[in-house]
Amino acid sequence: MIVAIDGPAASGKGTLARRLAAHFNFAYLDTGLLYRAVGQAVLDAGGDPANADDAEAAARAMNPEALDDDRLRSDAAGNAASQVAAIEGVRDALLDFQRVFARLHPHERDGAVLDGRDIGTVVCPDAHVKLFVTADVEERARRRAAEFAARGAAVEFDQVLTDLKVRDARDAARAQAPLKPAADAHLLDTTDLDIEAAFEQARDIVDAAWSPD
Ligand SMILES: Nc1ncnc2c1ncn2[C@@H]1O[C@H](COP(=O)(O)OP(=O)(O)O)[C@@H](O)[C@H]1O
Ligand SMILES: Nc1ccn([C@@H]2O[C@H](COP(=O)(O)OP(=O)(O)O)[C@@H](O)[C@H]2O)c(=O)n1
Repeated sequence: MIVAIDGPAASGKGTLARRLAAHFNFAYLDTGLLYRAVGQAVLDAGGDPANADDAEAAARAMNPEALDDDRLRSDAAGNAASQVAAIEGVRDALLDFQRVFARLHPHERDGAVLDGRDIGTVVCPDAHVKLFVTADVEERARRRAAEFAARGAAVEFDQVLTDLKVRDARDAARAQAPLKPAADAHLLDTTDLDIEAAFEQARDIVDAAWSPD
């Protein structure tokens, strides 16, 4: 059983994915962390995330241990991620890792849930369930600003809002695996849903398609 969850920044993908993974005994992969790790590696090397050679070299060298870096949740890493994510060679270098995870999840799990931008369209087009999670951009900025504040990071709402709009536009406009709902995705607008209400709707969608491997 593979569940794909896509959507723009701070829509609630990861929160839903982790709750669904716990409820259905799925393995979970936050694919955004892969792109954040590549972007951060380029920055650490003094490179340019928009430079294909710098980004592809970092993607090929990416290893799972790099995903534990606390810096990856920063806005800077998110911005660098969305720049390297527009480069075809980066996406190609990360594709196998995501597909192997989806298909070869640990045998004691009943499936896998992956969240990102192109899981239902490119990485796992045959996923059993596809969710496209969104919310009004102001609500998403409020959530992301609250998230940063809870971590003690000083942020201005207006800056968070601007950063989200820039990243959303870049993710949706790029030629490679643009952010868009798969034709067979269930659309879940969480603007007016709290975490529990959003989870219940997502859980019911997965329940209706449940087929343990
Ligand atoms: N339905 C919701 N209502 C309010 N806050 C939410 C909701 N879903 C997630 N959040 C909060 O918003 C922030 C971003 O959620 P997250 O799941 O990380 O989004 P994404 O993975 O889409 O970037 C987190 O602090 C999370 O707790
Ligand atoms: N499957 C994915 C996941 C992330 N990404 C890129 O990586 C960036 C960071 O992804 P993320 O999921 O960590 O971002 P948030 O939604 O958590 O803010 C996104 O803005 C995309 O540009 C992607 O292109 N494809």
